Amino acid sequence: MTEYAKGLEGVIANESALSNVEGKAGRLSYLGYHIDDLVENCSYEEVVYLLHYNRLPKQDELEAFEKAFRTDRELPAGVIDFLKNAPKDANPMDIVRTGVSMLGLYDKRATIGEPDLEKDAAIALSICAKIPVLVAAFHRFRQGLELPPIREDLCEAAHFLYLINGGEVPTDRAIRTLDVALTLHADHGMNASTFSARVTVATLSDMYSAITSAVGTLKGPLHGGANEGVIHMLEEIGDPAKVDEYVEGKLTRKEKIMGIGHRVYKVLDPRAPHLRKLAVQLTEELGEPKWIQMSERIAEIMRERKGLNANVDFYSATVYYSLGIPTDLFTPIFAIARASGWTAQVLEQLRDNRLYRPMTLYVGPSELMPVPPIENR
Ligand SMILES: CC(=O)SCCNC(=O)CCNC(=O)[C@H](O)C(C)(C)COP(=O)(O)OP(=O)(O)OC[C@H]1O[C@@H](n2cnc3c(N)ncnc32)[C@H](O)[C@@H]1OP(=O)(O)O
Ligand SMILES: O=C([O-])CC(=O)C(=O)O
Repeated sequence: MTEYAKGLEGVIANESALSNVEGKAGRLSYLGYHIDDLVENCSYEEVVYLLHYNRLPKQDELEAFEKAFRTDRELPAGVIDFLKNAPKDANPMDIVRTGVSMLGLYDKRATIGEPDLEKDAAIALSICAKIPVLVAAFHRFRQGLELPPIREDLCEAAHFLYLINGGEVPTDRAIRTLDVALTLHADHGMNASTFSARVTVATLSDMYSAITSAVGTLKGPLHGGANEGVIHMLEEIGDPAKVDEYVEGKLTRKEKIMGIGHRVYKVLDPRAPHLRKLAVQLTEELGEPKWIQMSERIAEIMRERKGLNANVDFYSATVYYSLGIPTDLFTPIFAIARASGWTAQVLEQLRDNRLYRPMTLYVGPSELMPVPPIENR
């Protein structure tokens, strides 16, 4: 039988200068800057600039970029109406998916056909600026509450927390925590959702269509949806003493443990230690160390029994939980961050485009058959 790469494992589909995912070394860098260094020295906004413009901004460039980012937050009235009238029990990722698609309806710059990269860069920033507001507005409206006034004096992390918390400006600690999480989730090579975005835009469709594809792809529990699965798992276990039995049961039934394993990293995901450190500090402060105790034991068993390590979703879940963020907003927060990478990858795709069209290994009937009349089937 002809060999093929199931799940496209190991297949190189394109070239990218944006993020370097070094699976064996357990190292991640954006445009040649190690994530440890970026987390230490840059804001999320600097990272978005880096991804969109392929270099770090100078001070005046950063200021102009932040201003443009912050003045692009308002949603069109039609999108606000949709968010107010959407089912209150809708999955927030479905709201993001439909909301991004609707934003495209109201943006006359978004056209199909030959790309205009300057226009596309402006659309990219607009998408990054509006997704957090989409998420927060839906969260407020579903509780029958108003969205606080949009502000331009808060960074992305602060503004999102301010919106979901009804206008309360978050602590510096909370802002810094979310800012780090956004940086760590910004881009990650040819992951499934980024691939979706590039496949869509490679047909010369528009940026909104590409990001809508990406949101739908991120939602699944084998990808971005795993962070919500981690908290559901920890809630189900409930007690550090019950971890061993729970994990053994899962392994016996050949079920997956959420937040563990990665297609590319064969060692610890380099983002996990950052998020673990934040999770440890935050749960200690909350006086709820059991979350991290359960997580540590799960990670230990999975390393020993399966040789698998924690991925980015494993500790981010506890970080968001400790910030008081509702569980069903965890994957939307991933989308907020990854929108910067998706849009950067779309811009990169458009700079040197070629349609994606792989082959399939046909395994259906080898002989042609006549179509029988319907009464004889
Ligand atoms: C942001 C991100 O997208 S990071 C990933 C988020 N997803 C998750 O955390 C979900 C849980 N993890 C997984 O499902 C997988 O590890 C993936 C999807 C991330 C990677 O999957 P793949 O590279 O396709 O590996 P695949 O699913 O084929 O697993 C290979 C083997 O490891 C096992 N395995 C992989 N992950 C896990 C896990 N989390 N729990 C239990 N077993 C696992 C599989 O059962 C399989 O075992 P087998 O060879 O004995 O049948
Ligand atoms: O790279 C992947 O396969 C999954 C992903 O998006 C990430 O780990 O951030």
